[in-house]
Amino acid sequence: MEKVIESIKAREIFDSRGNPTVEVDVILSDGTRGRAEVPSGASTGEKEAVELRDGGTRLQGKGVHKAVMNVNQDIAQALKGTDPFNQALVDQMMIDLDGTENKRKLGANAILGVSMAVARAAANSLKVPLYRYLGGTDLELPQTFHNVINGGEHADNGIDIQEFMITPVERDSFRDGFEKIVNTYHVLKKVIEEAGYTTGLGDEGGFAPDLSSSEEALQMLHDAILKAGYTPGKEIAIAFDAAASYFFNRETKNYDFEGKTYSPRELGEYYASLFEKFPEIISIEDPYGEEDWDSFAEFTEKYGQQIQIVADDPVCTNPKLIREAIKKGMANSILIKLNQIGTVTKTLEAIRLARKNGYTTMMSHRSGETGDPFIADFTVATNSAELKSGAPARSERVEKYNQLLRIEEELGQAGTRLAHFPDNVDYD
Ligand SMILES: O=C(O)[C@@H](CO)OP(=O)(O)O
Ligand SMILES: [Mg+2]
Repeated sequence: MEKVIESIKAREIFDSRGNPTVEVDVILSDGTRGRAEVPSGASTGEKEAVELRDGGTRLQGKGVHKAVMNVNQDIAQALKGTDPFNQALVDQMMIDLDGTENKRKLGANAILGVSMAVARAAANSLKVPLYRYLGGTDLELPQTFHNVINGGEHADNGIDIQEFMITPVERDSFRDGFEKIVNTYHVLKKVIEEAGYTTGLGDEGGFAPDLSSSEEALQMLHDAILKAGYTPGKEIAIAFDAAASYFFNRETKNYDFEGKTYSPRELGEYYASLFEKFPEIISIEDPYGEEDWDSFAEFTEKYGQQIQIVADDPVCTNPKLIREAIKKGMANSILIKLNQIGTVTKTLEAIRLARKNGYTTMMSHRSGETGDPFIADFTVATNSAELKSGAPARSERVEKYNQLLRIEEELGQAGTRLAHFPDNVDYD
């Protein structure tokens, strides 16, 4: 008998910041259930699909009852009887039902919850792991980027750069790389304590010491890598997400950064001085504000050969914007967040588009997360090669890494090659 979507039920649950978010259960006609939980960002791009919150705003803390109702009524009704294995059709039906450019009617949180839960129900029904269902063959474990010092909008401290990450460069296996990260994280705690700072955590599980500058944060990472017994750049490298929209001055078009004002060019020179001082920096995300595409492109032209430059806020996982960014020669890597665009299918399209044009892709969690490890499977399924999911602490972050450990066990040796800058991907 043909399996179809039998019923869909959403409810309001809470995320890692204690804010309401959407959870969806999809039940198929064979009785199989698929459940998904939707994450939520703080440093959201202006062009992200709309996260529907009661009262019509994106304000944190506001309920998602309306989004839940949209799932339980309109979406559930429309999708009843639909083939759960036709993800593209399911997603397109919801896009049509919503009818707006940015999913503001039904809510991207409502639509994404259903989209992910349908994929999971389909995988469960076939009794295959989600990463197998969504992916192909020749799967590999990603290189992971771990935000271990939090600043910007994710912490109440004096650092304007949002995320300072460490990433394994050389590893025998995913587990080996992750263990190196965990060791470094514990040593970093001591380094911060010894310098006389507190070791409270920011939103993504990284430490949030009240340092005086971003450079001090980088120095601490450098010291921690060494003290943990690794060579910076060889075994553990550094990456950061400047999330520069946070310190972009929309009136002057300059950047008000840690007590000084920088023109776009001066900011580029500042970043370059960091690359010189810390050659183990291999990736920088959102060096400029989301409206400042020219500076982004100029920066890519200058430094794109030597470093990975990731675009997040300017493109919001939106294939249309990614296409424009590629035309403009902006960045050489795209950050991928399911809830920025709102369906599994559109996210796959964004990944394909980026990769076809020689851009790397980095899958990403949100600062407001849930225990759902969907992105771990999704990263492997799409051979996305890179994943950032926060510190190796706080279970809503670690759940993703633990899932990768399980996947590695299943894939065995085949999946352990370091997948950074993949050369074996044959998309489209
Ligand atoms: O800017 C980012 O890349 C993300 C995730 O780290 O933060 P947020 O979810 O707050 O947008
Ligand atoms: Mg970002």
